[in-house]
Amino acid sequence: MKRIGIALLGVGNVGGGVHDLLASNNVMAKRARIKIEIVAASARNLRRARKRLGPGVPVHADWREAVAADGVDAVVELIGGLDDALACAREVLGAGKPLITANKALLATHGGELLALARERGAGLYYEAAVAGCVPAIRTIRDALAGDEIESIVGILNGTCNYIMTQLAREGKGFEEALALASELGYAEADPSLDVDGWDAAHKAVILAWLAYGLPLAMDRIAVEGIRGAAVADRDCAAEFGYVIKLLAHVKDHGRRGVETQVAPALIARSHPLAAVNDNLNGLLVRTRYAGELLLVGAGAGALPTASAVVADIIAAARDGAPPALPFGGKASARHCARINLGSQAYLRVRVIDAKGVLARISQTLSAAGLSIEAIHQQESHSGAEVDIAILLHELDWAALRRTMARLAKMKQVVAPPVAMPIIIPHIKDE
Ligand SMILES: NC(=O)C1=CN([C@@H]2O[C@H](COP(=O)(O)OP(=O)(O)OC[C@H]3O[C@@H](n4cnc5c(N)ncnc54)[C@H](O)[C@@H]3O)[C@@H](O)[C@H]2O)C=CC1
Ligand SMILES: N[C@@H](CC=O)C(=O)O
Repeated sequence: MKRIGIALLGVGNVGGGVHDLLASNNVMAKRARIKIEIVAASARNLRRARKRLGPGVPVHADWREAVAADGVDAVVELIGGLDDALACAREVLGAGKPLITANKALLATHGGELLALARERGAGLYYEAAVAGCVPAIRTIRDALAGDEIESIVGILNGTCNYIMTQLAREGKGFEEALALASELGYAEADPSLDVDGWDAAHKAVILAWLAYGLPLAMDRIAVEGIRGAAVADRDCAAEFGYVIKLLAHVKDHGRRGVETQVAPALIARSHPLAAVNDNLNGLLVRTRYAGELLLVGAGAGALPTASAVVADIIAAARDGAPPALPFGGKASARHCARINLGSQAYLRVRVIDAKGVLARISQTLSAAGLSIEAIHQQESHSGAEVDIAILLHELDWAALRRTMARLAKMKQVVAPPVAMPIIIPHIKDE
């Protein structure tokens, strides 16, 4: 049986999960005829880590000591963040050793440099757990679809946001309460604003764009919006039209115009399988030229699901000897493009004081801007009360919609800034 000794850096949610998974009867590793041993670890809270790992594993306060310990064949970085994680990745890959990481912030920010270093030193860089937890998103895009062309990827890529939105919709919980629960369950980042402001999903989206199109990892080229503004009113109005709202990452090839990558709350038809991806699950809908559509779903956050992907990477590192690479070096023409039209249709909600003629005025303003209405829903109310008017718009120009929203906001009956969201997966209409 082959043996691989690892240094486990970080004994938090995922690091602790990796230990627990290895300590359990790890059938797959046995089947692969690989014995995985944690020979050293590093943690901030030494007492807690020693208790978790037991007396057999030396735990160091300084990650460098764990990396340099005898018998370390590969390093598993689960400390998160950028500073120490980057220094550690440089040191490990620079020494030609395999690095296994779940750190999407690190890859999205410094992945290009690290991959180049890994190639130069012949070291393996493994990062399956960095996108969508246990879902094999990386292997699918990089390996399984290497012979195809990816047209677009639509993904629910953040377990914390998906959990919060599910709690809000299904259990009627408040935002802060749901976020606290997500942290307790080990889903949220150490800094949960990365989750709720959309940055974690954005890190994952740029990694997918990197794999699918060979694009440079450039966080500043993508539009990012989180779920703090997700209002109960939108959930209810969207439901009236048969839609659900999810935080979606969207990577779309626009041919010569480039690749559009963005993260924003958006509507998807309730009849679509992605609409049923709730709680801490993640889901990716990958559209390809030859294979058609693939749907990948599984736990996107949580200690053991993520540990499952990390351990698979450790097994790959023990087996490979050769580093996994990107499917190709990148198209010479591959480039990011500016926001085009996230979703061809849009949802618009305008909160107004109910009065005769308001609806007609809103319709006229939209139509004067060339925005055509597919459906309108207005809550029951009485004159003088505040009420939401929700509108589905046909294929549109987003710049025109934004200008129109500014115009609507100035109407005296409009009591709050109008809200718009793209419709990423519309209903399939009968011909
Ligand atoms: N929690 C999840 O469901 C998932 C997390 N990830 C990623 O996995 C990584 C770890 O995440 P979690 O385990 O949730 O975080 P965590 O905060 O629970 O654990 C990180 C641990 O590393 C320790 N640490 C921080 N800096 C250190 C240093 N310099 N030396 C030694 N120990 C240090 C912290 O004290 C903490 O115990 C992050 O990059 C995260 O983005 C990826 C997929 C899912
Ligand atoms: N905080 C992340 C953890 C997994 O990547 C999430 O909620 O998705």
